[in-house]
Amino acid sequence: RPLPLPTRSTFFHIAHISAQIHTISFGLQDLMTGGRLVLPNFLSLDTCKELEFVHKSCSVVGYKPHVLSTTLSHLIATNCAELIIPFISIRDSLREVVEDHFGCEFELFVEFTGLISWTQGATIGWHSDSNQPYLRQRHYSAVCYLNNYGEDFEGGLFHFQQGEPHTLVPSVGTVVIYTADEQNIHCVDEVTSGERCTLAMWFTRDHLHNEDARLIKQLSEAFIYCDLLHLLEKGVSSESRYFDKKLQSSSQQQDNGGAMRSTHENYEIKLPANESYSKGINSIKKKASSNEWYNSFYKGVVDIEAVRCNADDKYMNSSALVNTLLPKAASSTMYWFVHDDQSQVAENESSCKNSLAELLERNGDNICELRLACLGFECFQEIECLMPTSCDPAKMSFGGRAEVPSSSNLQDVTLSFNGQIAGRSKLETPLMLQFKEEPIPYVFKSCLHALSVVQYFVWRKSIKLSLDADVSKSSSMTIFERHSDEQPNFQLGELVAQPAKKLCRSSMVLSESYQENIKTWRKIINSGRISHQQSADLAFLDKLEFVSFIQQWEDYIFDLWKMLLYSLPYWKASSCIFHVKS
Ligand SMILES: O=C(O)CCC(=O)C(=O)O
Ligand SMILES: [Fe+2]
Repeated sequence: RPLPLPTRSTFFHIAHISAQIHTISFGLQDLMTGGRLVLPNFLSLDTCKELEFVHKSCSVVGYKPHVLSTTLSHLIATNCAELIIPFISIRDSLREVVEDHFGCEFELFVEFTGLISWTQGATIGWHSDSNQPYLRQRHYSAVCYLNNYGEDFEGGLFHFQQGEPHTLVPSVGTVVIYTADEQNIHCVDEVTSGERCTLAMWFTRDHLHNEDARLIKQLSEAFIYCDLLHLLEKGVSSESRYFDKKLQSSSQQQDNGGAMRSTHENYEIKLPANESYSKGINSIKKKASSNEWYNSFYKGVVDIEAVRCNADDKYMNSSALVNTLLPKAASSTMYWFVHDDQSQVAENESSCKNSLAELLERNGDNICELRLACLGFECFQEIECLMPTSCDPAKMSFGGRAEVPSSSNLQDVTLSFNGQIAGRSKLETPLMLQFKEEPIPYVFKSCLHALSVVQYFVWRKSIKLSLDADVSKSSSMTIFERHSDEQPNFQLGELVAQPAKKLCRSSMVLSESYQENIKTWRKIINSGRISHQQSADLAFLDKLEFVSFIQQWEDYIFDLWKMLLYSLPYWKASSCIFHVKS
């Protein structure tokens, strides 16, 4: 899975082109005023789409109203550590550009990496990026634009207070780099519709604010039970059909035959456990060729996961892959997306008990469900799962029961209860999706799982359209074969013809005037030409084709996960996160 990794000479080339382009746009002779650098097409369209996929799958409510964010630390904390992989080459490249551009003889550290999106109403006045005591360590800023002004959102132009360029029109792939001090006071106009997505990074000379050190620590803790060699030693074997396909592709890739050594130019690493590690890799190769490795690897992880997870979780033991790699929810309040003119009031009130639930009923819903709804997907969950036992039943009210859709036994119930407790439950409860009144015959572990698959589908579909690539359709058969065993209904990760139990529509806030509300939300979080095209794509959604993307999503996540586990020892050894060539 090659990520674009421009060389130094490419950067100069890009800088040269960018100077030309911006001479046209701004009537400038020199782009470099005030140490600013604008690089159009720094990121490829596909890279931007991939980051957008990560953000739209995992974002939580940000640090201020109308803003959503996805930090690397959040990804690790929510069992999505593998999703930091798409960032790694970009971080390397950007750090290098910033070091080159500002002639840093010292090495810079990444202070922060995050995806940030601004929705309708978001704005920021004149400021410099180190203007608070707790931001003093920020020396350089880089903002990469992941989507387009005028297509994906309106408003949101970037201005420097003085000097040139005065105004930047965000366009997909462009990065702007500037010093974080008062030389570069800037602002962003209010976003008036749609969702403006960026990758924001800050760099520091202060090693105490090195984000890598914190992230590596967090990763090490997250993977404390996941030691590769330890798992290999366990050598658990099981039936292999599940991993046959992965195995073929991976045994081809793994033939790097030799010493474990980083090819990153700044780091010549000799791992402390170099010898035993390369022995381990050799044994991986051997085992891979006898179809054992992935099974043992997986079994190991799953066994440990099972111990770590609540033993009476009835959904735990169905599909190894699905259970191990699925997102886990952060605190439920981080998903409540409130949006109207009263959001400030909402913020103040949300500290009071119960008022949060009331506010949500008026103004918001969980961002995962909103995103699904805006793409035409509705969530259905078992009603018992939506009723937290710890919650006082007197505080819950159920009403507004509507007709049962004739094509299935999904039931339409309007739910209204304490947002906080129920919210968490909702985010961790298995669900089925319905698209245009058609139930999709698959049980997702949670809203976050469903959202990630749907966003993956949206991402890959748009690639397919733009490149006209032939995405294999055969995997829908594979997935049927894979789950052909006799399994009880409503098992996580299973394809089900008909759910055994009645499921309820779980959109609690939007049910009253569902379609009207969705229209408004679409304008807020998803508008413009691309999403129009996306809705058109989704309108042609064939549910079997969609199901085939579930397998592709698993393969994608699994590949990233392998890369993460492969890279982590290098990162630990060097205290630095960088792209490890395998
Ligand atoms: O998104 C942008 O264009 C800049 C955002 C910004 O100024 C900031 O987050 O400090
Ligand atoms: Fe800023």
